[in-house]
Amino acid sequence: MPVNDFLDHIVEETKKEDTFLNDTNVVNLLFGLLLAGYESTSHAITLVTKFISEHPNVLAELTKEHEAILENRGLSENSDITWEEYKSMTFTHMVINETIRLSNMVPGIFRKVMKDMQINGYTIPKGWIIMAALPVVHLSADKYENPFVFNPWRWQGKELNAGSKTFMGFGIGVRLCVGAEFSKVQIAVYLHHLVTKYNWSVYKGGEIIRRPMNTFPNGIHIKIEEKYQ
Ligand code: HEM
Repeated sequence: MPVNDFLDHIVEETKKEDTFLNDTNVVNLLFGLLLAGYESTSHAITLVTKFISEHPNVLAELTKEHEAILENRGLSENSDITWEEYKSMTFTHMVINETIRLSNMVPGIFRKVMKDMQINGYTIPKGWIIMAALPVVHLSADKYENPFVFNPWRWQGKELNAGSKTFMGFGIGVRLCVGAEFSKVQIAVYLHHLVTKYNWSVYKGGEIIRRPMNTFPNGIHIKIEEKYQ
């Protein structure tokens, strides 16, 4: 049987002697592929589309940033985006962070308590698993002015690529999301093509339900046409 995709590789791997891939690990890997690897980025792309459709000033600023990239390229407009161009997309990264902050697509992260801890008069015993509820931080008026407003400019001059005590959308510390940069590249490339090549508008859907991840019960429907036909 030819080995083509991820599942084929896993099946082949399970047949080997002394493989680490027992049934539990296979299920975990497939769960990771579908949820962490696919659902996350596709949800982020849907969310960012919704937010920028509702904020024409953000869309205008994004379009400015990406059209400047095309103008400065000096190559064919159709050549691929370079790593340097990707890294220069400061406003785009601000939009991505703001999307992750406001949507709280990952509502919590888990940690094991390594030693007894005292917090606000409570003892959290060693060995317990705790969940840090990220919206409590990301939507706190103490940490973010008008926290429920989608405002990418709030990220101006701030760290955009690492977790911090006030932003844990991709986690924090040694367990920081391994796919963070990968998903940001995908979102940035999507936005680049969306704003430079197409006129588009949302005409249906966009409502969000949390259970506990964000879902779009009615999808989000956009009308789209090429800008320069
Ligand atoms: C917008 C997209 C994404 C968001 C918001 C996101 C968010 C997160 C968060 C909050 C964590 C927990 C980190 C922690 O406990 O400190 C995490 C972990 C993880 N993510 Fe993502 N993620 C995204 C995309 C991806 C993608 C595309 C992949 C794979 C290609 C991925 C793979 C993982 C893995 C394997 C972990 C576990 C890391 C570990 O425990 O060491 N994620 N992610």
